[in-house]
Amino acid sequence: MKKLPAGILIVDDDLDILVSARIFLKQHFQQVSICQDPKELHGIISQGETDIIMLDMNYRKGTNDGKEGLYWLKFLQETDPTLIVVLMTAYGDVELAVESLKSGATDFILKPWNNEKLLATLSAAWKLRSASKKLQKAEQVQESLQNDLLGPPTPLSNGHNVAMSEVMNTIRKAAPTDANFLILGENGTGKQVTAMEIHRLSVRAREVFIHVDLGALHANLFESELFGHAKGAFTDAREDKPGRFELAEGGTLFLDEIGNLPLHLQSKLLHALQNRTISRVGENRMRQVNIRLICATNMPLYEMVREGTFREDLLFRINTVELTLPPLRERTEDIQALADQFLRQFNTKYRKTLGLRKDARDALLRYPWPGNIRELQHVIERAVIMAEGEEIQESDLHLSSRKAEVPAATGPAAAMDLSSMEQQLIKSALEKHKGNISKAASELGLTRAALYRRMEKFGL
Ligand SMILES: Nc1ncnc2c1ncn2[C@@H]1O[C@H](COP(=O)(O)OP(=O)(O)OP(=O)(O)O)[C@@H](O)[C@H]1O
Repeated sequence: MKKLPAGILIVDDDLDILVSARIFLKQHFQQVSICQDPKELHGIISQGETDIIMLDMNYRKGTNDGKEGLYWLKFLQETDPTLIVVLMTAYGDVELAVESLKSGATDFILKPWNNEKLLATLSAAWKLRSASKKLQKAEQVQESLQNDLLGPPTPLSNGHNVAMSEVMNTIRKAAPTDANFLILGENGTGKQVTAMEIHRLSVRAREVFIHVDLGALHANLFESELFGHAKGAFTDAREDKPGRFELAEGGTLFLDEIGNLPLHLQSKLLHALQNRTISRVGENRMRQVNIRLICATNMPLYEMVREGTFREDLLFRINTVELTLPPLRERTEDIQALADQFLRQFNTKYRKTLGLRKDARDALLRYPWPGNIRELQHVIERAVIMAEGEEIQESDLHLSSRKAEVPAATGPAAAMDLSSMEQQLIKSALEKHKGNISKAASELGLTRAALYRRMEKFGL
């Protein structure tokens, strides 16, 4: 029979017991060690090879109250709470057994034992130990993936722009509470980065941050993606699947582009938020959920409420704290700092040491940035790649060609008809790149999903 890959340590003052237990257990477990004096426990377990400890309850001659065993059990729990401890005693004292189980022992075995029973007890203990090891590993992997996903924190504000300072102030106050956040702002203004910052500053920071882009999902998939589905609920539902609500359990759920949620799912979402329960598609059972909700959109939700395309009661559920991120053209005082930050980032990425010449800096301030921070980031990245001298100059930014595509006015007047400007920009970029979505999206400083959404919106 294959030996189980467990490290067993037997602790007893009786050498005969130690030796006979070791001979038997060696046939079934990869590593079996013995210890006659529990004072040596610390040294042995610090070697990290022990999974399960069989611990005697009494060590001094004439004592049978089990106090020593309970003392060492407590010591082991404090030293390494993941260790599995099976207590043993020659006396069938039920009260002591109950007390030791309450104190954290996994099981209890009476001496003299029956070998089959001992093997069954230790095999069960090993199953428990390996499950908890796997869980520990999965938690470590999750934490590291989460850190990779969130990346290093992005400083949202450098304190120059008043509107952004107010946003930061609100975040600092409300992020540690469990209040729902609604983040409004044009594309590329940093809504996702802001949501991550709220998560980082919350009590859920060590839990998951789950992002659902409702703008990039096909409308048919919304419900099962959010709430999960039962096997057989629809043709492709080959197995039970939890939705993002369940995956975000204990953490933060970020619903991006909430304005795209169809009305019938708005009521299901409202129900979930009011009752803190969800049901998977094709299932009647209600499941409890514990999430912090952050929503974001660039759509005019209040207007949509007036038009009847967004539920007012849902809006008031999700906007406990509302943030409006200013467009970049209204935070010109931050453009230099952001550009310098991106320059450092892309100089490092492309192993360059480029500077930014004054004419280029001035051009950055004059440009209206319809694609906001994301567009600035793309412009600097492309300039770093393409620039030939030691400094990036105005012509490396190619802003005039972008501007030429912007119809009519720039500056504040542009904001008055942002929608037609956006439509025109998208059309031109698509024509220029002969319908190549990736290239057009890159030029516009949008993600492919964001471009698709806009094309759908404008019927392009
Ligand atoms: N304060 C900031 N500092 C540095 N980079 C930023 C900042 N805010 C946003 N960015 C960068 O700008 C880009 C767009 O940000 P983000 O995705 O958060 O915007 P968004 O408003 O969610 O966009 P969309 O509406 O298109 O989804 C990202 O690459 C992000 O890293």
